[in-house]
Amino acid sequence: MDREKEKDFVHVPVNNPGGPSRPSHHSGATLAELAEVAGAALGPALAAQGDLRITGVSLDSRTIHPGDLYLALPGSRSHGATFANAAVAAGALAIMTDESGRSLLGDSVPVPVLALSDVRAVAGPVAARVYGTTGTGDSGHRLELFGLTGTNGKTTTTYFLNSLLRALGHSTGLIGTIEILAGEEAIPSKLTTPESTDVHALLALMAEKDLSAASMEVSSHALAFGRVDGVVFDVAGFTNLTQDHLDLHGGMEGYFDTKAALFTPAHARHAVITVDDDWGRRMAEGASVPAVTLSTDPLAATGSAQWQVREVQREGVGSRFTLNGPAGAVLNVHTGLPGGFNVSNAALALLMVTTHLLGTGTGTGTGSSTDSASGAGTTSGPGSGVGPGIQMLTVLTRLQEALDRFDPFTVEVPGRMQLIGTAPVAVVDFAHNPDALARALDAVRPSAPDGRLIAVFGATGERDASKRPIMGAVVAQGADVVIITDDDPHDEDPAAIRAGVLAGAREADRDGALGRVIEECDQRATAILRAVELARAQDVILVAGRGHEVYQEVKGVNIALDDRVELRKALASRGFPLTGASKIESPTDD
Ligand SMILES: CC(=O)N[C@H]1[C@@H](OP(=O)(O)OP(=O)(O)OC[C@H]2O[C@@H](n3ccc(=O)[nH]c3=O)[C@H](O)[C@@H]2O)O[C@H](CO)[C@@H](O)[C@@H]1O[C@H](C)C(=O)N[C@@H](C)C(=O)N[C@H](CCC(=O)O)C(=O)O
Ligand SMILES: Nc1ncnc2c1ncn2[C@@H]1O[C@H](COP(=O)(O)OP(=O)(O)OP(=O)(O)O)[C@@H](O)[C@H]1O
Repeated sequence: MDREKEKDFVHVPVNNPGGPSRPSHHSGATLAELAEVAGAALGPALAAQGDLRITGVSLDSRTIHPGDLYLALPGSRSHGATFANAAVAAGALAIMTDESGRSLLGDSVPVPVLALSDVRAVAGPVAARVYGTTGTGDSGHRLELFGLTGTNGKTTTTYFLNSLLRALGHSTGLIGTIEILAGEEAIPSKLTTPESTDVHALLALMAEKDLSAASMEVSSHALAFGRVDGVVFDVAGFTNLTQDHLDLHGGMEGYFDTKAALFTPAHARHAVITVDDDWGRRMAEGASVPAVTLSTDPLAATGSAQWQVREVQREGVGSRFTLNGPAGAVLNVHTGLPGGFNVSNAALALLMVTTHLLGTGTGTGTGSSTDSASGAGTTSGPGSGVGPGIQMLTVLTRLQEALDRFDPFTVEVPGRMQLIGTAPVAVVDFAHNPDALARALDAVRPSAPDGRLIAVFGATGERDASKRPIMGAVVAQGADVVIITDDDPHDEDPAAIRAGVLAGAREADRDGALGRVIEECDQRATAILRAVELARAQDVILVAGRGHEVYQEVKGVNIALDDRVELRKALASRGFPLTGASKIESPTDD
């Protein structure tokens, strides 16, 4: 790196802690009430403290607020009890922990300590009680809740849901990988699904802000670690299941079983399940809540799905299609985002809202559900007082109007197929594994006969090294110009990572078999500039792998780097046309 460039870099510690926002007006609960929720006895020694009023809860000492309960959990690196004094210093009024935590604490803390067998198992219900999020909050206000799970597409589909709900007049919240939105307030996100203590605080904050609906990503980690305990979604959606996180789940069956927990009465009133493959079909068959099925692949055998995507046509970089349902129901849908997978994501978001509107009869009501809810061929909602066909028609008309008027699926999802330039088409995407790269390349293939596809990407350090040559080969097969650069090297030597990727690309293009231009460039910003230098108006540039990320992690230091900002700067420097930058979070200096 040259010295001139180095001074622009911002150095901040990795894993900078900080908790999400809390509601400011809620009554909390007494220690006795929380002990009851947790199934713990206060005992004679603590009986006098039963009236202690607890106004918040956290399982991280670094996010404790005065008046909180601290949940001291065992972890992979340390036991939370180790941080009890820090929690008390920050204002914790009481601690719940397990027996080993109590042993670690001894008599060292000056606040009541309750010991349970499994603190994580009660964290969700305890937080729900503290923040009043069990069904109806303190204010009697209730959010309509949509939850998304699946290997790919969660983030995009929650943004689509958020956009459609706003088009229907809702004030909305969103919880996911990129950011947390509570109405107009944007809150940084550390996890795809926050810990249950934060989830309930956020839902209470959203209710306090009078929001009427929220969409949320539910990762498999979230289900495995009880992060959505005490949360029941009005509609839970399933995108797909492909290989991922097998280190946590032990295999695909374990991964599937974990995801399946979302489609039970503990977490959902209705389900909408994409059944494009066997995993989806199994998920729908096993769901123990009313489940609506969706087929999004018009070329596959779609006969049994209740709702089906048909007539997909490419329009510009996006697509137009119809969503066809029971009793001749049809919605005409458009998404301006590239790729067949965004047709799937848009169809799922739309069907989740359709299901909710049909299931509750009004779409603004109580979230009550029946087996006759949408899509199973029956079109009436409980207590709607109108005939089946009429209710379906009313809902479809309302939805079609919102689709036509607001085009809600043409929304910028930060770092997901995000269009930065138009000629050349220049896209930033989060694809960071072989499958996603292949799909992303396919999605942005140039339409001009002489258009070339220029790809900039790299592989992450300290992660599955075997996928590096595969990623190189996939990109060499799918792109005309391959520029291999760095992703997050972490503690690994970046040159060795690039060499792994390069070997796969060169092998795929051995003796020039594919006629590719293959280049290596160590600085990512320079690699992006190089792609733009090579591009002509009819070409497409895909910068893949980092999406919305604004820091590159090198040896424990986060270095400011945003692909969208770099691409934008590079395009501007060559006089190429840009799209608006409304959703680019990092400040641009152009
Ligand atoms: C591997 C994993 O899941 N780790 C989780 C685990 O951390 P740990 O067992 O390592 O905790 P630890 O450092 O030993 O600390 C033990 C306890 O002390 C607490 N503590 C620790 C330090 C301190 O100063 N004060 C304090 O109170 C911790 O909050 C913890 O409860 O317990 C923590 C809190 O209970 C979690 O936040 C943490 O998630 C980490 C941050 C994480 O990155 N998880 C990832 C893998 C994850 O959940 N990813 C999914 C999405 C995956 C995807 O789809 O790509 C997600 O939903 O984001
Ligand atoms: N329905 C889908 N099926 C397959 N791939 C998809 C789908 N939607 C998006 N993708 C691809 O996967 C990448 C990640 O998409 P998205 O962030 O929406 O999914 P996610 O489930 O939230 O993933 P992550 O948890 O890694 O953020 C996108 O950049 C795109 O390349």
